[in-house]
Amino acid sequence: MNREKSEKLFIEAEKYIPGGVNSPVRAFKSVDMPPVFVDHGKGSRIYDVDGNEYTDYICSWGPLILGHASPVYYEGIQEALEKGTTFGAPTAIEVEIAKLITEAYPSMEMVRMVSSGTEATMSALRVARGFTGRDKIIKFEGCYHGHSDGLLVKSGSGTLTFGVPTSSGVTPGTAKDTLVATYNDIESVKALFAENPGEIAAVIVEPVAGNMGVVPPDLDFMKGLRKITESEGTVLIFDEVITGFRLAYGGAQEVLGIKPDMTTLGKIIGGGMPVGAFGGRREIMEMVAPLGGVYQAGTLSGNPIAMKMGLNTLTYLRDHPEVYEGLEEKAKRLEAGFKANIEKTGVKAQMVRFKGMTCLFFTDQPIDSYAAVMTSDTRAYTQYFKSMLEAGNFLPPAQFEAIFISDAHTLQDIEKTIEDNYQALKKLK
Ligand SMILES: Cc1ncc(COP(=O)(O)O)c(C=O)c1O
Ligand SMILES: N[C@H](C=O)CCC(=O)O
Repeated sequence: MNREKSEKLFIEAEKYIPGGVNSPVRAFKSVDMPPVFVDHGKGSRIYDVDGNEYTDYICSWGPLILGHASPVYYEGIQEALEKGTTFGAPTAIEVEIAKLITEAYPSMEMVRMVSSGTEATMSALRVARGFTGRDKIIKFEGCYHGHSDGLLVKSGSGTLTFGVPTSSGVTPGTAKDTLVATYNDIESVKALFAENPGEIAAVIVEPVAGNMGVVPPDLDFMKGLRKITESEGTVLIFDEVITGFRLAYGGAQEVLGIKPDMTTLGKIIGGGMPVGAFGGRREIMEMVAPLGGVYQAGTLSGNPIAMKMGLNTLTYLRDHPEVYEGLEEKAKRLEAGFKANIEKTGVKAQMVRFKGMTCLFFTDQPIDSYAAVMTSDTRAYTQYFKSMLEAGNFLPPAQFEAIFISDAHTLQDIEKTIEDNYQALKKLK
């Protein structure tokens, strides 16, 4: 494929923007090539500035559950724009979306809207600390919860890809309050509680890890987290920024049957606009200003245009449960096809799937932990990624990210990708 215009744009972008991108995962640095500059998208496809067409398996890193430019997102947007884009005062649609989210997530008795997943997790932790009067938190190695200081410790996503799991610029004073446990290992959590008695405000976890590739949770581990946090008076936070409204309408907590004290959401709830949310038990959320002493604010929080696009998306998902059946069916087909190809070609790889979330790892270690994920052959991923891109598949440009499928992907899209996967794996041999 000719990507001359993308290449030229990248050279120009690098002059003005660090690394030429506004979020590190967008740079194709880890796959050793300049990034593709996108012109537009429609349905399951994106089109780059050189006119190349790709089936998109990034879907903006999760938000676009209905695909690109779905008319569902835009319903009533023209009228909303004509009314005005922001007021810094409450609007009716904020009440509507709050009601809908609290109905979908019974654990969220109250919810506050913010503008990103990062804000949601950062704010949830502050509330948990205010509620418990404790300082320390536990997170899991390889889980990513956005880029607030205290959460950029042994983190996932781009921080793993670029080898900076603990970011520079995070002070030792901040990092010392972030204790790091091992995903799917309840003993590592118990040990931290034992070493820090009465000091842990919150445990924050991706209920299905999606930022070190996809690592499905062990149900006993998740139940163990619920049990220990309950007995220790610690706030259990499910970071459902990826999984919320994706695994099921009620997110991972519905699928796993576990009720956290607090939940963070993002991505899908904005219908493609910058939106996040945090919420939880009423007594915890009543700590938030102006009711309580935990300050949290935002000039553009609850922005009416973003709320409208989010509400359009969530209402559609509520009224069309078949979307989730379709996502799982396509993910299952992708899993079966990739697995057959791995067997046929003998490449050291494996396909992992949890509901509609999937990831192809270049390792034969069973994927149940961060340690297993880290045995992946990232050089093989790079070669694979390039072959897939040339064949018209837009995959995450890093091994440690999930593949996202949308309602707009067809089974034909999936079949073509399976055939391309076969050819790409064959070339690795
Ligand atoms: C689980 C999880 N939490 C939080 C975030 C942060 O969200 P945002 O990028 O919108 O700040 C992300 C993704 O970036 C995420 O995957
Ligand atoms: N893996 C990240 C979130 O889920 C990717 C988004 C980003 O950092 O730009």
